[in-house]
Amino acid sequence: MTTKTIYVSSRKSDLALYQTREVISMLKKLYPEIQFEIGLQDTIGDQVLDKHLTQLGGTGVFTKSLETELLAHRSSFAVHSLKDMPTVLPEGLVLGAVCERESPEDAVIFHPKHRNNGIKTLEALPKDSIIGTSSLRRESLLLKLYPHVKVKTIRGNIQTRLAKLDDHDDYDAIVVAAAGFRRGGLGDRIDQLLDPAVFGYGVGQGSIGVECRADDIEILKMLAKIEHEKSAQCCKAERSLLRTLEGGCQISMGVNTTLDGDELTLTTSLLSRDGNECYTETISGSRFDAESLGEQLAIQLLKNPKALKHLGSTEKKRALTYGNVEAPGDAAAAAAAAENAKKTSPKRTRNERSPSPKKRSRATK
Ligand SMILES: NCc1[nH]cc(CCC(=O)O)c1CC(=O)O
Repeated sequence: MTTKTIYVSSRKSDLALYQTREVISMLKKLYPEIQFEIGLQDTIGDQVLDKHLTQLGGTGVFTKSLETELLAHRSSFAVHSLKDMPTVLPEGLVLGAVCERESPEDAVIFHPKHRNNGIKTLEALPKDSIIGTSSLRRESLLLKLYPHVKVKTIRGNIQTRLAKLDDHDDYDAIVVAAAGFRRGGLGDRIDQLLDPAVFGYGVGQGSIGVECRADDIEILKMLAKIEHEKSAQCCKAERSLLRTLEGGCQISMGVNTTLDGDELTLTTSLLSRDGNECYTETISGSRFDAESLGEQLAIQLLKNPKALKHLGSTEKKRALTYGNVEAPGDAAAAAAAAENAKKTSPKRTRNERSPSPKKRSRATK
């Protein structure tokens, strides 16, 4: 009897491999007769480390080369950090499963000199301390909540970032995803967890996403069995919010999704890069309507000139579809214009709801 082998695509980092092995071990329990073979891929996000993530083109920098394998039928599924997956996937590919979410919040790791000095919180760091991060969201939130610190770009996988912190005097602390550190076997280095009610996390952060071909019924059936329903619903709401905004890693947005029984509450904050301005909006409803909740929240934001101010040019163009005006800084004038537009009931030249037909693919860093 020949054993069936399923080929799986993964990035090479310790975290990526850990996540890929997690997915495989869940499947092995259900399908002990199947062999799984991992094929490792480098991505642009792994190769180019001297640029800020926003300069890498932004879309699918950690996923594209794995998707090429899927589309060429060289592998059957690819395992990603859900946070790295664009909200619109390439034609022919789908999100086959979202696995159980572990600690979606961000974590702080202090330089050993501070840790040895008993520093346990960002508040306690001396003025002008330098915090390493490569996400716009973390940058804005740090500057808003901890105005005494400075932010400096740091890139690389978690081991690289930790080495950059420990071995030099360039950073006083780094802010990272708690899940990434824990899964990468570095959980004991976490010094502080940031409360997601204040420090919103990235869309999909802490969940593993498994991508496969849309027509691969056999794989889709297998993956459905390892999906974690509640985690998937929370992430669905967040991804639908980001998709409707057409936002990517170029906007500074944090989310916090909670469940109380079947009631899902999604909160999002949009910030200016310097953290001086922050706009927060919340929506609640049934977790079974997750997709629509995310979309409704996005529409609320797109209709609101105060929120719109913090969105990028693509999102602003999108806002026009919702009767909002382009608001280059002057919220009051924009609000007045929007009010006026409502009264005069503008003729719509574009379809109100459906996204523009151009191919969209936005990364969700
Ligand atoms: N873009 C990098 C990235 N993608 C996923 C994770 C961590 C794991 C996760 O968020 O699920 C990280 C590192 C980080 O944000 O610190």
